Amino acid sequence: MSAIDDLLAAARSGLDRAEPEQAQRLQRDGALIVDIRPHVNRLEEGEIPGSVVVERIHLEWRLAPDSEWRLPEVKPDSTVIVVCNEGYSSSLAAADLRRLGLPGATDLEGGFRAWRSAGLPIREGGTPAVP
Ligand SMILES: O=S(=O)([O-])[S-]
Repeated sequence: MSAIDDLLAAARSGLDRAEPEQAQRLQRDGALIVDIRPHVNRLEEGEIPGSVVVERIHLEWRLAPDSEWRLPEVKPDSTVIVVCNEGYSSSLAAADLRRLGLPGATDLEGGFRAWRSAGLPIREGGTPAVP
């Protein structure tokens, strides 16, 4: 196993990852879906309705419950589902968020592309990231 495989396995060992339909149910129950994909992917492939776009470089500051720059909707008990293209970098990001005091952080298994393959709703892409 490579170092990144080890890192990914360690990150996922602490996550209760959500499959697409489950993520949709969690969203209906109030979970926040956070899209960290690059703009070009979102523009070309679309986005999950109701998701919030956060640049990967800003993620920890926008989501850590004790950060003065956090999104107002983020609380220590929030359920947050991080979404990337295929569900790799989102696992690392979600593990970071858990370490920062967000135990309800997880990620979307298979990423946006699994959501799309499941036939779930998609909105037009290219939404500006939260500042
Ligand atoms: O976006 S990705 O990390 O799944 S390639």
